[in-house]
Amino acid sequence: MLKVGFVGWRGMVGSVLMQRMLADNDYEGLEPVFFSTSQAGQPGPDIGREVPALADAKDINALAEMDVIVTCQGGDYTGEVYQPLRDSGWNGYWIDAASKLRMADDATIVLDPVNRDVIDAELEKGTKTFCGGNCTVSLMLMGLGGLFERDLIEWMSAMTYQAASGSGAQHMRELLNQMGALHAAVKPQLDTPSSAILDIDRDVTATMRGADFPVEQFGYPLAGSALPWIDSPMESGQSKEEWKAGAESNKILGRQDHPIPMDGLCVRIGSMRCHAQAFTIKLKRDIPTAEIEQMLADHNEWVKVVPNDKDATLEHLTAAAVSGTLTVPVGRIRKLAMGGEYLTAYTVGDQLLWGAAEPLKRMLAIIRGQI
Ligand SMILES: NC(=O)C1=CN([C@@H]2O[C@H](COP(=O)(O)OP(=O)(O)OC[C@H]3O[C@@H](n4cnc5c(N)ncnc54)[C@H](OP(=O)(O)O)[C@@H]3O)[C@@H](O)[C@H]2O)C=CC1
Ligand SMILES: N[C@@H](CC(=O)OP(=O)(O)O)C(=O)O
Repeated sequence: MLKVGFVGWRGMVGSVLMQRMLADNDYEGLEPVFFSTSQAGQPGPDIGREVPALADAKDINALAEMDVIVTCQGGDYTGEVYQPLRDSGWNGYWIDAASKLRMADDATIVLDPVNRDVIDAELEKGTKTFCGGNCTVSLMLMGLGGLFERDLIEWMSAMTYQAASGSGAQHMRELLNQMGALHAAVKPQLDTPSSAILDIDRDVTATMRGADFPVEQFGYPLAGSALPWIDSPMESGQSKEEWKAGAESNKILGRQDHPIPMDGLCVRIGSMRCHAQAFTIKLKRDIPTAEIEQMLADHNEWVKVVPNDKDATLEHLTAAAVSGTLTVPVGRIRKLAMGGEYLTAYTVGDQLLWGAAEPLKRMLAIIRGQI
């Protein structure tokens, strides 16, 4: 039976992976071993059957007994353990949520509804290292896969609206604490219908700027605001999150030798776990909008085209509508005033599902020959 080691399963991304695997009965037919960097020896998680006590996630010998390792522990862990494990002679499959190895020559970025051909070719070649892509990149490709598949995009720009979850669990808590602090600051005025909105606004702004406002995680107020920088700065002036759009997307699509220019601005907003993106797309030719909608809708079973009307958009194309689901709606599809080759569209998706856990879950299933 295939021995599969899970590292990082206690974390936010790992917990979503566990939930999805349980929901689809994925533990059936494999021998799971759960690892921890901090709780070795303690009981393993409840997956409906007996599992051994937690193994030490830094123990190279224990890791080397696995046929497959799935890790959601983060880039630091990958940096510490991956190379010594390979150097020990281990030749198993490494499936990783972190960005650390994504751009390495011997690693493939997985998003099988978009690049199953690339994954299959790499498996055939003997590639053993597979990484999930950046969440905005994966969600963008899931939404626009129908256009990429037909090589219809000359260049593209994405302006993102990214959720707090992309920064981690503590950031989600802080966002809610910030929201609570703002509400608490003006609750008496809100309870008094005759109070003046500009007085409320002044007090909200003062609270946001106050020394007591909880900003330990983000460093700045997010509730009632937006933060137009995600991840570290690059020489180019891009943030690293912005750089990933072009670098990772072209690698996923297997076209690093003839890349599609993709760039934009990445912004953190007060959403919990759904990233949204607005696209400006330069098409290679003028294609009727209805045909574009059909291509997008036909690409994969999770993308859903939302008609460009107000009610459908506000009902289906929001974080409130898709959070916790695998659906990737894409809408606001229309030609821009610049001409028939200029298209705009908007998508939103759960960044912990297709943005993180789902591609890893499916890569394990591909290795097992299940999909
Ligand atoms: N957040 C995101 O949106 C995305 C994250 N990723 C990647 O996944 C990695 C992990 O991210 P994320 O899941 O957010 O990280 P978390 O901080 O939620 O979890 C990481 C690890 O922290 C340890 N931990 C310590 N205290 C606790 C606790 N109270 N509850 C749960 N775990 C605890 C666990 O390891 P142990 O059992 O060893 O102590 C856990 O596996 C990231 O570093 C990134 O590389 C990838 C895509 C998206
Ligand atoms: N950087 C993403 C989340 C993430 O973990 O990205 P990556 O897997 O590329 O490091 C965000 O903040 O929304």
